[in-house]
Amino acid sequence: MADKEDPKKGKRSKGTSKEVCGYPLSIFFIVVNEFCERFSYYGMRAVLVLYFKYFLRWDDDLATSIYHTFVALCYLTPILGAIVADSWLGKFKTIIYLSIVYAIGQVAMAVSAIHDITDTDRDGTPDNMTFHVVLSMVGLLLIALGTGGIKPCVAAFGGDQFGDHQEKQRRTFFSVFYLCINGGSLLSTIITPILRAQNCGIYSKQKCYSLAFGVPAALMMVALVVFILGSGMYYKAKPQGNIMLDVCKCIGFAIKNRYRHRGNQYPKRKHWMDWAEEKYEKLLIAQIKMVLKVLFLYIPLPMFWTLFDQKGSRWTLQATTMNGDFGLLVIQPDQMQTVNPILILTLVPVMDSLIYPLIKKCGLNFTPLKRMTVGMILAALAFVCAAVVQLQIDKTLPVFPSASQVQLKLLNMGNKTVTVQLQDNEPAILAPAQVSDEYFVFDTDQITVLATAGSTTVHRGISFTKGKRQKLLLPLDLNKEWVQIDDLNSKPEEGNNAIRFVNGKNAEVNVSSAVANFGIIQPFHYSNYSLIKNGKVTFNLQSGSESCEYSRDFGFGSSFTFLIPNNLTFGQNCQEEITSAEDIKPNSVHMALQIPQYFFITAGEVMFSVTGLEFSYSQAPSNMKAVLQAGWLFTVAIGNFIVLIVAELAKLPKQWAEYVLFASLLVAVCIIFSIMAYFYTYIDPAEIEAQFKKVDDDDEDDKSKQQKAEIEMVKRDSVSSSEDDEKSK
Ligand SMILES: CC(C)C[C@H](NC(=O)[C@@H](N)Cc1ccccc1)C(=O)O
Repeated sequence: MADKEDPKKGKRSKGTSKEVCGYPLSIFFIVVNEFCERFSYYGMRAVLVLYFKYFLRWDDDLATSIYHTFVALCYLTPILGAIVADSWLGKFKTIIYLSIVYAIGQVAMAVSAIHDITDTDRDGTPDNMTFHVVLSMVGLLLIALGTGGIKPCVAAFGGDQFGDHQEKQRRTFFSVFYLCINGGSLLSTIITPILRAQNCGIYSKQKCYSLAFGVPAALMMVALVVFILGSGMYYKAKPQGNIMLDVCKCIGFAIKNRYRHRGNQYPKRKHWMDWAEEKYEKLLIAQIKMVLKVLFLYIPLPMFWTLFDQKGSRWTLQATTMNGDFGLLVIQPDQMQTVNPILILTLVPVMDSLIYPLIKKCGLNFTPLKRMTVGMILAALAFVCAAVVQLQIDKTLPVFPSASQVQLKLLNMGNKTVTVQLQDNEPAILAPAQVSDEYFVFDTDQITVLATAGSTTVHRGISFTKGKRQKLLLPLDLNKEWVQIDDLNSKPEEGNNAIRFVNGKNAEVNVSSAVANFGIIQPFHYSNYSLIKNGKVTFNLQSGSESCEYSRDFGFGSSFTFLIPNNLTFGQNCQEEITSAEDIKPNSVHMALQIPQYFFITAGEVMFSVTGLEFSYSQAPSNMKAVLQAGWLFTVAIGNFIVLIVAELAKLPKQWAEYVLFASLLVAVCIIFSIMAYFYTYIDPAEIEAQFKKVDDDDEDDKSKQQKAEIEMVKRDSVSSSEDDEKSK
């Protein structure tokens, strides 16, 4: 049976009787639970911004803000979880109850993403968006409470399973624990974007966000079941009382007492916490001093997380404007986040077994605080890389018309060359079935057009819509109707290509393909846009009994108008005869260019986060390790709030400028941190605690000696008095 002594006494030689290779068997359940839970959390998080943008139809800024508010909440709730576990339910029950809350939240997210629920007119879009927004917000709140609440409990619960003689195994457990976090998140960030990209639905097929949230919900249930399965094997320490409350009370008393004794007549004390000596034990005061020293050092840290957590928001949105074709496989924008756990799984062992020992061999003292400083610099560098990539992307993005402008392209549907003069511009010459290469830009919506084809000249004043890109279709006979059509005013979403056909023939043409159907297009008319994924597509054109094929390779995020010319001869294929107008160029900046920024941010994470966790643990007094873990996670929460504040306040028109701003802020904070770190002296909490315990023991010894002496005296007195009595008798 497990050796279940009270942990307050600190004398537990073993966590459980069943051991495998020196490790308690119960650890297996905890590690698998963490793997599944992180799969659930990161899987859901990976598609969250895209769900906000494409399902709930929020703009980039709102999507980013709600994303970071959610992440911040996830790191605020650990304090709540730690209080509940320590003072009331204990870690085991807290993990069980909050995991149930967590799983309900994940199910709510999955249900909120089923578009069919409110799609009464069955057109593929939800009709009651409020239902989806409210349900997903409730889901996110439950998830934040669940994931954050159990976070400080699971790791500490794992640590509790080890006895005092298993120090080495406990350390290995924490490394395996971090690798499990990244193993679970790696798998989920690969899988959920694939699930999201599928089409599903009852009435209409739409992107399958419900499945992308449903699988994480299932994994959370698996995590809960696995955790319960290990129940009989765990060492379950009883709640130790709320140490956070004791700390707050002690600090409060010290402040009050200091204020009461503010006059000159009262001698100064070495530290303001010493003003609590009248009421609290010296050991507790010393422990609080250690914690406060570390918490003070934490002040600049949130800025690191501000940059770190933008991987899931801004960087994912950046990837949507890039080319994800890696030859053998095509990467979805949200799948780029997998680079982080892949690099973690390789960098942690490389750093631990190669880089750090090498630095040590060179005689350099690479202290934890120095590592964290370097981690910050690396994160800033990552954002400089992101800014450079953004500049490249911006160069390739189309310039859409401002609210007061009109952009116009000409398309000649006829079989004669047409000369067109728009306003005072140079005349444009369009061969038969030709489209003008670039858009003409006008600051007016009333445009005079003078068109000549052969002996026919037509002069018209045409009214266009401001703020839009449009096309003017010039017919075979210029005296007939000139068709105006709207082009796309933004890049097609999610890396799709927007395709449409214009029929310049005198007869109806039916255009179809395996991936999209354009239907029958009337003579001198046009089809609607269809969204097509990247890759090769073959279109089938049919007019009466004649047909031909036209194939085309598409990249990401382009828009094309294909013109079926008036004189098209339907042969086996009409490859050479179809005219294409590239209205929006495909994304040309490759997603691989994001790898350097991922490399720097992950190297930064290893130096900053892994070291920081270790530092927080090693510098915390024995009974406040959980307090400092919650404090550490609190810096992540603040970091996410800073993203909201800076992005809101700065409101920079250019994304690259925002990246540079964040990089500069981190460098500034890093300088402050390195100064603070310079003055920090490392401590060994156990040694300090031992000193206080020794003083107490000595005091105890003195007390017991005195008591013994008093007893002796009493004994002697009673002996002498009885002797006297005897004598008197
Ligand atoms: C650093 C976190 C506060 C702690 C840790 N996160 C990680 O280890 C990340 N590298 C995981 C990850 C995976 C995929 C995309 C982004 C981040 C944790 O979650 O406990």
